[in-house]
Formats: sequence, C-alpha cells, structure tokens
Amino acid sequence: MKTIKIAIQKSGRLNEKSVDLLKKSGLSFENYKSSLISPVNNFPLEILFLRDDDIPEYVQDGIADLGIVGENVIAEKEVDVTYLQKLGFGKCSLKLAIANHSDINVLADLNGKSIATSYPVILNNFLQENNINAEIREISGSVEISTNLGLSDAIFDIVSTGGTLKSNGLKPFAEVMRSEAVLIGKNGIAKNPVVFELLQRIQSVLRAEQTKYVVMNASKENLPAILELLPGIKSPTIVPLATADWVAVHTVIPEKDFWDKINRLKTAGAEGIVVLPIEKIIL
Ligand SMILES: Nc1ncnc2c1ncn2[C@@H]1O[C@H](COP(=O)(O)OP(=O)(O)OP(=O)(O)O)[C@@H](O)[C@H]1O
Ligand SMILES: O=P(O)(O)OC[C@H]1O[C@H](OP(=O)(O)OP(=O)(O)O)[C@H](O)[C@@H]1O
Ligand SMILES: [Mg+2]
Repeated sequence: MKTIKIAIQKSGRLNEKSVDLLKKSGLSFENYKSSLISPVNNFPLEILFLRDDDIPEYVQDGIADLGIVGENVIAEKEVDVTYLQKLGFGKCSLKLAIANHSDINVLADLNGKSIATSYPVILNNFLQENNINAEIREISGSVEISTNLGLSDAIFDIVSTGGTLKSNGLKPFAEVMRSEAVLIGKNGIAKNPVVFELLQRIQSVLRAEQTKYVVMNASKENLPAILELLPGIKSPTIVPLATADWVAVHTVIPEKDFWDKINRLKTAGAEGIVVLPIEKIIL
C-alpha cells in the first residue's frame, strides 16, 4: 500500500490528544519534538507536525492527505476538504465577548464598534449575515486583553471554560460557532484503502472511549429487572456463579449516562459492580 501523510499539530492544545489517538489506533512512531516528520513503523503513514493554522491548506492542496485540526481553523481558512470524522476533543466555542460594564446589549449595538479577533474571516461572515457594520481588528493572540487596553469594544475568540474571559473582566455575548477537532482529508482520499483502514481503527478507539465494560453480580430473581435496564445491548453475557441462583452479568454502558445507569442497576439489585475501560470496539 502506498504511504500517505497525516498532518497534526506540532505543539499546543491538540498535539497530545492527536498523538494519543494515533497511538491507540495501533500506530508506532516516535514523537520527537524536534522532528517535523515521523515515519510510522507498522503502517504506511508518515506524520507531519505543523502549526495548526497551516493544516487545512496543506490538506486541501494535497501536501498532506489527512489532517487533524479544529473546525474553527477549517472555517477560518475557508478550504474545500472532506470531513472524515469528528474526534471528540478540542471542544470549544467561538464567541463574541464584551466588558462586564459594556453598554452593548444586542447585536445591533455592535454597529460602528471595533472587535478584536484572530478569526477575521469567521467574524466577517457572521457580521455580514447579521448586517452589522463593525471594524475588525485582527490580532494574533492574547485577544482577551485588547478591550482592557482600549484597543477594541468587543472581542471574538475561543471560549471553553470561560475562565480567560472572566479573569479579563469580560462576559460572553453571542456564540457564533462550536468547534471540535476533526479528521479531514483531501477530496477523494476517502476511497484510499490506507485511509479506510485508519478510519476503522480510529472509530473503534472513539467508540471504546464512549463506553465502559461493566460486570455485576445479581440473584436470578433480580435478573429480569436488571436486563430491563440494559436496552440497546443485543445480548449481555450471563455467567452462572458458584453460589446457587446467582449470576454475573457482563455488558457495556455508554459513558454519557453512566452514573444514572449504575445507580438504577444498584436499585434493581446489582451487586459487586466492576467497571473496566475498553480499548477498542470493532464492529
Ligand atoms: N481552551 C480551549 N479548550 C478546548 N479547545 C481549545 C481551546 N483553545 C483552543 N482549542 C482548540 O485547539 C486548537 C489549537 O489551539 P492552540 O491554542 O494550541 O492553537 P495555536 O496557539 O494557534 O497553535 P499553533 O502554534 O499550532 O498555531 C484551536 O484551534 C481550537 O480548535
Ligand atoms: O475559556 P477558557 O477555558 O479560558 O479557554 C479559552 C482560552 O483558551 C485558548 O487559549 P490557550 O490557553 O490555548 O492559550 P493561547 O491563546 O496562548 O494558545 C483561547 O485562545 C482562549 O484564550
Ligand atoms: Mg495556530
């Protein structure tokens, strides 16, 4: 199979999780901070370590076949690439924010005002869609400080916990887009067998991360009530225990309603519940 290239962030918010995902997908490679390209020893893939801003265009132009990057950066670069998979990390929003004491109350109040951002394209599109005529001041970082410095009336930047806004005396005003890290490919690459294989592996890791393997003991008397709580599972495994009329139930539970489900299983009579991480789920 012909070797293909994937571009990931060299350092920053997405680097570690991108490396982790590829390693969990069974790829063996060195993650030297000094090298910009790493061959994968056991898969026809090379990893390019880049600034995240460059990844969408590298993929669009086919310099890299695949890339892992935030949807925010893809939207800002307005590239034409294929979305292959949402990856569930690097979750954040792009928001307009204003000073706590600002006299801006509704979107129209932004008319004639200045807004500092590192995302001028996304902001400009949003302002145009809403017929707002504001001045965009492009700055490359530390956007949150610009209002305090008198450089702008509002800011437009990434918000996750909201901590950075808060510590700069700002409050969110409007959410313009949500973003997470995604796997993208150059158009047409989805048909490539190496990409197909890699995507299968990545999806098996993502599925496993959203699920826990759970083993619990129950008396046969309580079994129907317990099984009732495990919908969507075709057939939980039921193993007899040495103690008469007791069984062990093996099943998988989605992470998202995990505690709710566990509490209901306990109420239904499940005992000695053991929870294990799952490495991969291959369908
Ligand atoms: N606070 C956050 N929480 C969650 N995800 C975030 C956060 N900040 C940024 N991101 C996501 O991670 C991506 C990379 O963020 P980072 O701050 O590392 O970018 P950068 O400084 O532009 O990096 P580079 O040096 O590669 O250009 C962002 O484009 C966004 O998708
Ligand atoms: O809402 P919060 O959880 O506070 O996150 C938002 C902050 O996170 C990002 O910066 P980062 O910390 O990555 O630093 P950087 O801007 O120097 O890359 C982003 O640029 C915001 O400033
Ligand atoms: Mg960047």
